[in-house]
Amino acid sequence: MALAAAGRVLLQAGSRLGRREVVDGARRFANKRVEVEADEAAGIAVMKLKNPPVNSLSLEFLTEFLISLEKLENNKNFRGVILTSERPGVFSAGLDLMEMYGRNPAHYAEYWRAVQELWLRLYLSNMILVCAINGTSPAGGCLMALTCDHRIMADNPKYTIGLNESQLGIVAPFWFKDNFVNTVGYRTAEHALQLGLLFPPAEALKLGIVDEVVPEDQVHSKAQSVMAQWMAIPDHSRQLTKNMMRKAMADNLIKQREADIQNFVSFISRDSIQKSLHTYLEKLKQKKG
Ligand SMILES: CCCC/C=C/CC(=O)SCCNC(=O)CCNC(=O)[C@H](O)C(C)(C)COP(=O)(O)OP(=O)(O)OC[C@H]1O[C@@H](n2cnc3c(N)ncnc32)[C@H](O)[C@@H]1OP(=O)(O)O
Repeated sequence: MALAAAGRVLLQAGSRLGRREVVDGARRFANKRVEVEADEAAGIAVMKLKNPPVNSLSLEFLTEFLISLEKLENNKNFRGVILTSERPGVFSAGLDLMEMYGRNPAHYAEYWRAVQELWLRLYLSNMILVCAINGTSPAGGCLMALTCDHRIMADNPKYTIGLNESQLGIVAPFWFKDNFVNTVGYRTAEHALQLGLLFPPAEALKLGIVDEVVPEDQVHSKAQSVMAQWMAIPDHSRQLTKNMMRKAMADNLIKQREADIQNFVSFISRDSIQKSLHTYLEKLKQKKG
């Protein structure tokens, strides 16, 4: 219920967004920050994250992304989505630090609800989600990938993936941790989370963070062929199996959703945490100069 209600709010917020065109028989609809190439005949859509410069998950991005996803979910012809970045090099820089720094508690609460919604919608999606990770993917970017059914990463040692929150002086929430533990196992997760490790593709593959590593120019074609394999499985049995595997973990967040928002607001509002974020943002700036 809570999930549906929050989704409706987001849908209303974005009802004015979006433009459509038809290209090569595939429908393309785009808002500012998400581009969707939707091939209704094939039942597959490619969702490209397009929030320059680094695809950070800002509130506006989350709103637009959720609206696009809902459009696909509501059209029963779509069975699979390939998630990728419009900007090769960076899949997503994760949560938008500017949404968590120097704002007021009401903003933090609104932002966190949208982050929860993104995770719940992706994690519980009935569609097949294949992630084509064509760039670096820290923290929230990694979490987005972890919600997918299959992850393919470009073989470029410059790209990394993982949950690096502790390096920022913040803590990955329990549902980030649960999703990670269920993917890589307890010991690996404990080690990687405490140190805030980011892994290059070969190591990410060894640990099971991603399922395949392929040459950079083959990420998209590989995603298409993996999607074809998954689509050969009857939807009803695949969906029931997915739900059986995932429902308990999602329910755990749904049940504690309001408390999780309050925890986030009080944690992120602390002076010490704001200071850590400030230091990290300064480091990002210095790296450039
Ligand atoms: C209870 C609390 C739990 C909260 C959970 C949080 C989970 C998260 O997702 S926290 C976010 C973690 N993300 C990161 O640590 C990534 C930080 N960014 C980078 O490491 C790099 O930007 C990059 C490797 C992704 C890309 O490097 P590149 O050289 O291409 O670009 P930059 O010059 O570093 O950045 C360009 C521009 O973008 C700003 N920026 C980068 N990341 C973020 C971000 N996550 N949120 C907001 N803004 C970001 C960066 O500061 C630059 O801005 P300016 O051009 O204005 O200097």
